[in-house]
Amino acid sequence: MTAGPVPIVLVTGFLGAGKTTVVNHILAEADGRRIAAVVNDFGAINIDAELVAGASDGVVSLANGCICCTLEGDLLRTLANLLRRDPRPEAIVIETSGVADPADIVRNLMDPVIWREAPLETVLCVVDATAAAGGLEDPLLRAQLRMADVVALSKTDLADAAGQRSIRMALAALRPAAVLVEAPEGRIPLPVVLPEDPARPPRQREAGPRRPRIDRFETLSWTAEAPLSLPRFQAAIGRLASRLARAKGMFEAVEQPGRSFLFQLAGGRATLAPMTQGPEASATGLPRARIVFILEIGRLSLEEISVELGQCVALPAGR
Ligand SMILES: Nc1nc2c(ncn2[C@@H]2O[C@H](COP(=O)(O)OP(=O)(O)OP(=O)(O)O)[C@@H](O)[C@H]2O)c(=O)[nH]1
Repeated sequence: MTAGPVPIVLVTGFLGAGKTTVVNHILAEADGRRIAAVVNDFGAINIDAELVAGASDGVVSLANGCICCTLEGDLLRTLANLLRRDPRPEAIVIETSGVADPADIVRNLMDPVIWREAPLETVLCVVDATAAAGGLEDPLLRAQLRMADVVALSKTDLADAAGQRSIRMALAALRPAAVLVEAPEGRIPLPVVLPEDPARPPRQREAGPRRPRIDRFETLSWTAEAPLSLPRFQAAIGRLASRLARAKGMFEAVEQPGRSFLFQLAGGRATLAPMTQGPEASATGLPRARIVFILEIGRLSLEEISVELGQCVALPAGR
C-alpha cells in the first residue's frame, strides 16, 4: 500500500471549456503513475466518462447531478473507496461538471480526514481562449476562477493573437494569484498541476462561506435505439444551437453503418467526428444514439428536442 498523501487535482471551468481534454492529457502523461479519475457529468448520461481514456487506476463516473451539491456525499464516498484500494492511486483527478461552483467542492475536500489522506493540491480552471474577454463577466465562470491556483487557456489554436492578448490581460486582472498557462488540445505541463514531491505540504486555502445556489442550467437527455441520418442531424442541431449552452453525445449513422460518431457543441462551435475507440453501442447495451443537452432553464423543452431529433432517426426498412 502506498504510504503518504494522495494529491487531488480539481479541474473546473465553464461548459465546454476543455476540461475533459485536459484530464485526458494529464492521464496520458502520467508516465506510469497510477492516477484515478472521477468524472462528474451534470446530465443523466455521463458522456465524459466514456470520453476519458487511459486512467491507469480507473474512471469513476458520477452522473445526474453536481458534485458541488446533490452529489457531494457521493464524491466523499468515492474518494474514501479510492483511498481504500490496494495499491492506492498516486494521485486523483476530479473533473467537475461545467455548471459546478468549485468553492462548495473545495469546502468538502477540506474535511479533515480527506485532507490528511488526499490533500487538494491544485484547483485548475480551464478557460476557452476563443471566448470574448467580456464572457469572463459570467458569475459562474467568476466563481470558478476565484478558486483557481492554475488557469489553463484552452483552444489557443483557434484564437487570434489580439483575442488571446485581451483574455490573458482580463484573466491576470481577475485572478492575479493564479499561474496562467496555455493548454492547446489539453496539453498542460504536468508539473504545474501535480507536484514532483508528493510529501510537500499542501497549499493553505479558504473556501469562503457557502453561497446560495442559483439554479440556472438544466440538462435534457435524448436517446434512440436506431442510427441517425447525418445531414438531418446537422440540420436539426443548426436549428437548436442558438438555445443551447452545450451539447454532446454519440450516435451511429445511417450513412456509415458500424461506425459511431462523437458530436460536440461547445462555445457555439459544433463538431462531428468518427470515433476511433470503444465498442459499438449495440455491444455495450447502450442506446445507439445518446445525446445530452445543457441549456439555461426554460430555453427548450425535451418535447421540442424530441421532435427535432425524431426526424433524424432511421425508420426500419419497409416503413
Ligand atoms: N481546437 C481545439 N478544440 C478543443 C480544445 N480543447 C477542447 N476542444 C474541443 O472543445 C470541445 C469541448 O471540450 P471538452 O474537453 O469536452 O470540454 P469540457 O469542458 O469537458 O465540457 P463539459 O464537461 O461538457 O463542460 C470538444 O469538441 C473538444 O475537442 C483545444 O485546445 N483546441
